[in-house]
Amino acid sequence: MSADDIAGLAEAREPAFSVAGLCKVYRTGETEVHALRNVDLVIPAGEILVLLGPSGSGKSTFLNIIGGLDRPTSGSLAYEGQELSDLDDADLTRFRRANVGFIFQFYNLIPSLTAEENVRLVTDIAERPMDAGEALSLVGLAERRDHYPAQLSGGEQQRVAVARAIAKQPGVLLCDEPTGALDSATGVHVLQTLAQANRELGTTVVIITHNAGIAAMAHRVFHFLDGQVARIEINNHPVDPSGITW
Ligand SMILES: Nc1ncnc2c1ncn2[C@@H]1O[C@H](COP(=O)(O)OP(=O)(O)OP(=O)(O)O)[C@@H](O)[C@H]1O
Repeated sequence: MSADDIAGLAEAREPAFSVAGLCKVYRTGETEVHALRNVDLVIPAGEILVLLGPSGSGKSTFLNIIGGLDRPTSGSLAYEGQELSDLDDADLTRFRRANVGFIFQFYNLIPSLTAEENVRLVTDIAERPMDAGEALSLVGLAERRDHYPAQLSGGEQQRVAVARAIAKQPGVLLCDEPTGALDSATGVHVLQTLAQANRELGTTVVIITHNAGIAAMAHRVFHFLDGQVARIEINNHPVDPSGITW
């Protein structure tokens, strides 16, 4: 298949998210911060997207809004054609629970629960979860299921967090600096679990990072600047994370 064919296929994918005129203004007393200024973009389902940009350019604000953790000040935002800005808080929570897995820089595991129990926290309330053990196998941690977070390395803890996020089989995984606290070799292992979820489960994966090298694994790269998407790159040949270093 030629690069043009692959690019054509990518264009033909259904949108996971469609965003138009998205603005976010934070107001603190007299001060206003325009964190997002009229962002228009489409996130195609089934792709890996990387968001790059300087500190304060609006990446986390954007991720939190598409994940239903925060609301835009104005503009429209749809997930699989359903407008999210119309939803009340209870429906937004339902949207998030059913469709979104989050992974943050610091793994947010419960210290008093084992790896498997941490994953079960999600599978016990999800609509169509995979087995917690299966999720841990997918991230290569089946043998460590009975270990507590303190008995695991940083990279292993982050892989438990990935297992927890994918166990409910969400349509999208939203990852804010998932390798920010990890060295390169350990981070690559975490990125491989994200690429695997994309490949084997068809999950749309959005990754915020300060490591420009990670963009090589993405189908599309959004460059944020001053609350806007300044540039979009389409990558017809995403690499396996094993080929990335930083
Ligand atoms: N809760 C908040 N209240 C006020 N201002 C905020 C709030 N959250 C973010 N901001 C401001 O909005 C702007 C965008 O922040 P955001 O965290 O989205 O940027 P970012 O690109 O993710 O940055 P970083 O790479 O440092 O995480 C910044 O100027 C930030 O200070």
